[in-house]
Amino acid sequence: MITRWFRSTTRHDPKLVRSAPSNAALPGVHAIHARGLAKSYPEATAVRGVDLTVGAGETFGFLGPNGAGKTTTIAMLCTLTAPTAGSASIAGYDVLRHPHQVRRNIGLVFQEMTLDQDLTAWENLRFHARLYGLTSETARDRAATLLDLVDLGHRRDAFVRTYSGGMKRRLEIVRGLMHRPRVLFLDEPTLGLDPQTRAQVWDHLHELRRHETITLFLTTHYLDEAEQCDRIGIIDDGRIVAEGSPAELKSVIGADRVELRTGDDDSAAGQLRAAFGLDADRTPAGLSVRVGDGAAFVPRMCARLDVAIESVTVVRPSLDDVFFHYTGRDIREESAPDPGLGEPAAPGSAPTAPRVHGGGTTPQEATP
Ligand SMILES: Nc1ncnc2c1ncn2[C@@H]1O[C@H](COP(=O)(O)OP(=O)(O)OP(=O)(O)O)[C@@H](O)[C@H]1O
Repeated sequence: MITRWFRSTTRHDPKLVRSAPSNAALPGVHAIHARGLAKSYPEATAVRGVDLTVGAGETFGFLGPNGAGKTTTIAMLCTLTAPTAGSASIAGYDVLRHPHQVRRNIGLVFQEMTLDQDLTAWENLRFHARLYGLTSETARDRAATLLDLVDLGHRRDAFVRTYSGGMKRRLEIVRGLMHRPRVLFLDEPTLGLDPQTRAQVWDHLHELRRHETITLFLTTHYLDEAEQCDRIGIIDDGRIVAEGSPAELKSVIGADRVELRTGDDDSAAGQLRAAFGLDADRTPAGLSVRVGDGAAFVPRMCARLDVAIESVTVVRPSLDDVFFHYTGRDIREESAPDPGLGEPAAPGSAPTAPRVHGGGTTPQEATP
């Protein structure tokens, strides 16, 4: 949680009250650049040397379980806490040597709600605009454009306390963009929202990206959210263990999983070994085998197996498989349930599609 830091660090900083930056990309300058970034506390090491380069206009996701070091990394990049080792720059400005320029170039959406609920949306935005030295006219125009983009234009003069959780999130994103930052940091932007509202927030983020030249850096432990990013860094125990586009990361797993339930799983497992050289894993639902192309394998398998096949499912590699591959753990088991944000998930609804791990971290060689 970085809310308190922000309040004490930026709200009364007179150097922030300057003209807002143009958010045109600086040629040859990375939006975010970090080398060996680390943060240690006397009682714990939160971040253990992060190397990171994010290009202008990219959406970069930091995926990791609770306590992995995501918030601490954002806090260092946003000048809210000083690194104990390494360096980082935003839009070419070093976070330690040029903190004021860094703050003028970033927007920040916190995990916690930081809107004033007893003000209207417009009053919240006007307050933020004043902090960043926007003229009244610029603030009014900017607020109108952004509120329309996230479908809140009609609620501009309503008190924030009357907003739903999803509307508050959208308003916080608008507020983070008011001063035209080059980089918008979002710490778990949809935490606690139900799946439908999360999808809406993402639709609006994509819409905003179409209109704004902006780099998005977000932390998440939702796999479907990470899928929406151009690139992902998987962080575990303070280290980036893998980095790439979702497709690149999943290609490391390299194999589909075919899950089947039969009338006689022992016999089916023996036949899979004899006919295809495949060792099937036992799962609560039946059997699971790794094959290169699951869709092509299924008809061949059905033709060869001499048992009643009750169900077959082909599961493509997921980012959860990738996380498991690199850490040996399941991100879902690592991440604690989220606190609600006003729109709790419907009873029984899962945040993302369910998955079952195979027997190990290394895909089996298949010779179908
Ligand atoms: N001020 C602090 N003092 C001591 N330890 C801290 C402090 N801030 C964070 N930590 C520890 O550093 C580790 C990383 O915390 P951090 O909040 O960055 O993780 P996170 O990935 O953002 O987790 P979450 O998703 O729960 O917010 C945790 O073990 C946390 O307890």
